[in-house]
This record gives sequence, structure tokens and C-alpha cells, in this order.
Amino acid sequence: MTMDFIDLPPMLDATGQVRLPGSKSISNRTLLLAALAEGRTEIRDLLASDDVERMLDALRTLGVSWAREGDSDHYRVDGVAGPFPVKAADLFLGNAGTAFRPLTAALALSGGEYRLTGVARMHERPIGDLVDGLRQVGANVRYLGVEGFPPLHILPAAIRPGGMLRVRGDVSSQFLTALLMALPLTGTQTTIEVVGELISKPYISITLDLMARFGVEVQREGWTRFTVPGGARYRSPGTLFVEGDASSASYFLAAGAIGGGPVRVEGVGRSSIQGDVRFAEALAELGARVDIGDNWIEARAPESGRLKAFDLDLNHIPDAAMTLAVAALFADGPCTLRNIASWRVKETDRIAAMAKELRKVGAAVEEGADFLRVTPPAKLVPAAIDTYDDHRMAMCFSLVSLGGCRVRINEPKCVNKTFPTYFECFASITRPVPVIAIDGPSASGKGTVAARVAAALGYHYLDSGSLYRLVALAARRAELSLDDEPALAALAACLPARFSAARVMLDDEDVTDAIRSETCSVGASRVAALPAVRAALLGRQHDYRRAPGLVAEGRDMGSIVFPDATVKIFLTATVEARAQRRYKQLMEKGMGASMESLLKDLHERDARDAARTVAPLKKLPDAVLLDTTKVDVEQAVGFVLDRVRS
Ligand SMILES: Nc1ncnc2c1ncn2[C@@H]1O[C@H](COP(=O)(O)OP(=O)(O)OP(=O)(O)O)[C@@H](O)[C@H]1O
Ligand SMILES: Nc1ccn([C@H]2C[C@H](O)[C@@H](COP(=O)(O)O)O2)c(=O)n1
Repeated sequence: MTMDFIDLPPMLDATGQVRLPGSKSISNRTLLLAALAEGRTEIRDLLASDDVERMLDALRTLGVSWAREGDSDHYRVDGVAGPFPVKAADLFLGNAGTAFRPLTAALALSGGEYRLTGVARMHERPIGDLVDGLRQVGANVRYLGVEGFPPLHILPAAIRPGGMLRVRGDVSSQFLTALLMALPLTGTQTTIEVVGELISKPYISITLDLMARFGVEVQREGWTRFTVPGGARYRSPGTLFVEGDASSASYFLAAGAIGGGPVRVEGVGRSSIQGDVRFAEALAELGARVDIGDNWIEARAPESGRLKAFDLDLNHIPDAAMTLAVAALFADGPCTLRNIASWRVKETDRIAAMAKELRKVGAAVEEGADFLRVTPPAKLVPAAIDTYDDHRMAMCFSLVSLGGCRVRINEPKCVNKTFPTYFECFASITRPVPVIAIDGPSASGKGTVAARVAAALGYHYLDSGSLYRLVALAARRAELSLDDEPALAALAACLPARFSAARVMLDDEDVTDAIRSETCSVGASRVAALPAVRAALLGRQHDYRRAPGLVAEGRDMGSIVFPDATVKIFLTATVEARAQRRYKQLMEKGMGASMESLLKDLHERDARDAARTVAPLKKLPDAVLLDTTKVDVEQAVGFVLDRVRS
């Protein structure tokens, strides 16, 4: 199976505005409450994502009628005014904790027979505390696999409501949420006592707030006792607007804080009911300049330009806290994230996953049962980040690109869980380091023009042909056959080459002139036709892309190496003009040459470069043709600069 990935180039900065998708926590709670309520609920701005689809599918299977308004995010749900009418069903709930836990509780009190399953990871996420709580009121819930974990088999049971039931609060706050939302189905006053320190309290606040909007006011004594009143019934509030997702806001706010900003998110703000808006406070503690309105939040980089090191208890914002773990890469010292044990039982073991991936980009990471200490590297290292089917891993690590470092995100579609358009939104607020790609045949003048354009713009310069020439030279010295693809690729992967002040060094030897010899030219043309050699040199070429920009010249700059180049030029000249130029060049260097052999050689190299199967030399439709046969260097440079500036 091939790995899907997205490559994010190094970004210059981040600025702009993002309209957030609906909150997952609010969307799935609202759907369940609307389903159990009396009357029709119009839900506006519901999140469109995998987890919400799992809930919508389940509700339909359970006999709840709902409809979407065209292609919009507006839904209407006709509540069933009590327990679900369908009394036997098999439900697949993917990896949606916000669907699995609350539905377990509601179905356990619905008097039917149900089987609830999920993806493999869902079956590793604990649910025993919730099941224990439900059994205290007489629910008949059995484990179909491992004790304490999904999948579950729910059977009809004589429910004994009322009195007091106890539930642990220190593993997942979703257990308490599930019980709270389901208990009004019994119609009897019931008190829940939380055993152990309740984690993620703001999520309970969301639950209580939404229950109140549906007419059920829970009495709360601190964070230890919650009483659901007798005779309580859910009633539709009519229309309900889903706020933007505060956890999703964290990536953009962090982008503003790291990448200059300002970046504004719309859909959450001062009046939000989601605890994760407090991510903005944490960011401000790191020195970011944060402004907040009723329905928006904006973040900019600190005055000093660099985030401050932090040591924070993040129990109240477990999801958004992941963003801080990646923001730590940009801090001015070691950072500690405390009280995050719940990360271990989320979509993946997030403490372990975060530690492993942060190390890949160069951070030193200490990992504990409930904490993470991140020491930022002096320089970020390009890496391929594994995402563990965890949407937040993918979204968090996109921020690495703001450190002037390219990053590959493996299996990026995991963002569909909560934010299917995440990477498009991220692209809309970030500016990649610009690349001017100049491709063309040998001796067309690419090198001369590219170097001058780079100097005029203050950009870096890449002469990619010199890399193939260096491989040819190093191969000859190592007495490797130019047909030995694996050996040549291995050589290319760790070529001891350096470029300094227009000189090309191999080990510590200046080979600037040596790589221009005809033997090296022919050798370069041959090794360049080998796919493994090209692949081995790819990362090295990408590394040239650094702020403020890059001018890269060769044969495949615009097609393969930098397909997202800002400007693509195909620079050419007739073979006769090119032979003349090469002749003159060689004469000036005191090197002998004949026009006849130069012409023959250029014809052969053109043919080989254009005919090879990998990265052949050709003008792309999105490249601008620049024929320099009758154009001098100054004019050619002016032409390219005009394109860049237009
Ligand atoms: N527009 C031009 N008019 C006249 N001479 C030019 C022009 N552009 C470049 N030259 C000259 O042609 C010679 C070859 O140019 P250059 O080395 O830049 O070509 P190149 O395409 O980079 O070649 P290679 O692919 O072999 O590295 C140089 O001496 C350069 O000064
Ligand atoms: N991106 C590139 C750059 C160069 N090559 C090949 C083409 C030539 O045969 C050889 C040397 O290049 P030059 O120094 O003449 O530009 O390397 C390539 O295939 N892809």
C-alpha cells in the first residue's frame, strides 16, 4: 500500500483570516440532544466531518428523522421526545468518542438491543467507567471483546433510576457527559458523584450549557456532584447555532504567533462556551499578542519576535494543548506541558506520538506519564511526520513549516475527522518561500541568468546541474561504473559537497573547474538519467529553499523539484548559439574546444535530457518561454525580473 502524504514547503510567514468549521463537541452533543428532544431543531453551521457523520448515520439508524438543507451546513432534526424508537440496531461509530460514549449511555436507557463497534483504535479506548456507571442504574451492557473496552452489546434491562450513582472523572470527561445527557430519559431525579479529580472540566460546561438550552438544568455542586432533576424532558430550543471549533482555532492562532500574523479566526471569541478558547490565554502567556472579540480571536508574534519558554498545567485544554507542544519548537527555551495524562487514551497515545514526532524535527523530548518536556532545536530538521490516524497530529505539525523548514505530513486525510479543509485553510494564511525555477538545455544561459536574478532579488541560488556533475566526478574517483544505479544513488545521498562563495567543494577540494570538464558533462548527463540518483538528490535540492527566496536552475526545477514555483521560465537558444557561447566560454578559460565536437555533444545531451523517462527536459505549459538566441544577458535578466515583479 502506498503512503499518502502532503509536502509543506518552508513558509515565509502567516497572516490572514479563517472562518472556522463548526465545533465537533457542540455538533455531536447538539445532534444527540435534538434527537432525544420533543420538537424540531434547526441546527446552523453543523461541522461537516467524519465524526459528525458517524453520529448522523447512527441517529438515522435509530429512527431519528433529520435532513440537510441542500449542500449547506444547516440541518433540521425531528426529535423523538424520549428513548430511541428503533429497538434493535448495529452501529459502527468509527473513532468518534463524542458519538460512542454518549450513544452508549442513551441506548443503555432505551430498552433495546444494540451492538456498538468502532475502528481498531476505538476498541483500545477505555469505556469501563461509563459502563460501571450505567450498571448502577440497572443497565445491561456487555463487552464483546476485552473487558472495559468497546465493542459493546447493550440489552434491554429494568432500569432503576434515581438516587446516586458514581463515576470516575479522571480518565475521560466524556463518561460524565454521556451519563448527564442520558439520565433525563429516566424522568427521575438522579445525582452523579464524580470519583477522583474531574479532568477537562470545560467540556462538562459545554454539556451543561447545551442541556440547559434544551430545557434541562443540572444542579452542580463544585465539580463533584451533578443532579439531573426529576421530570426533566428535553425540548427543542428552535434554532441553534454551532460555534466555530475552538480546538481547530488553535492551529491558526499559533500560526499567527509563530509566523508574524496577524491571523484572525472567526466563529469563536469571548462569548464562546468552549473551554479551548482559553488556548488564547496560554498563547498570550508565551508572549504572543492576542486580541479577542465576541466572535473572533486574533494572534500576532510577540514583540520580541520569539515565543517565551513555558511550564503550564494544561488539563483544562487537553486538545488545544497539543498545539502548544509544537509551538514549543519556537520557544526561547525548554517548555513543559503538565497534567495531560488524558492524551494517552485519545485517538492515539498522544504523549508517545508527540514525543516521537517532535524528536524527528530535532527537538529533545522528555516524556512522562502525564507530562512532556520539549527542548527546541537550534535548527529544525526536515522530516516526514507520521499522524497515527490522529487529526490533531496532522494539523499541529503543519506549523513546523513556519520554522523555515519543509515538512511532510503522512496520511493527511486523517484531518477529515474534524476539519476536512484544514490544509486549504492553512495554505490560505501562509506564504511559501518563493522559488523562481529556470529550466532549459545546456549552455542556454540558465546559470548566468539565474545567478544574476538571485543577486538582484537577494535570493539563494541553486545550480542543480552541478549536483549531477559532482556525482559523476565522485563516481569516477571512486571507480564506480556509471551503470551501477544503487551505488551511484548511495554516493549521491551522502555526497560530501559544499558550495561557498561561488566555489564548489568536494570534501575539501575545490572542484569548480573540474566538474565543468567534458568528461564530467557527459558523466553527469548519464547519472542524471538514473531515477535512484535523482531521488537521492531531491531532498538536498529542497533544502536550498530558504527565506527570502530561491532561484533554482536545471532541467526539472519547475516540473519535479519545485512544482509550486512562483515563476517558471523555460530558457533556451538555438543549438548553434549555445555552441558558440560554450566555445567562447572554454576559450576564455584557456580550455581547448572545437565547434564541431561542441555541436555534436550538445545535440547528444539535448537528446538524452529530453528522451529520458524520469524528469525529461521539456517546457511545461505553465512555464514562460525565453529564447535568448537574439537576447543578451541583461535583457534576459530583465525579462525574468519583470515576471517576478508582475
Ligand atoms: N543571453 C545571452 N547572450 C549571450 N551569451 C549568453 C547569454 N546567456 C548566457 N550567455 C553566455 O553563455 C555561456 C553559457 O551560459 P551558462 O553557463 O549560464 O549556461 P547554462 O545554461 O547554465 O549551461 P549549463 O547547463 O551547461 O550549465 C556563458 O558564458 C554566458 O555568459
Ligand atoms: N535539474 C537538472 C540539472 C541537470 N541535469 C543534468 C543535465 C545535464 O546532462 C547534467 C549537467 O547539467 P548542467 O550543469 O549542464 O546544467 O545534469 C538534470 O538532469 N537535471
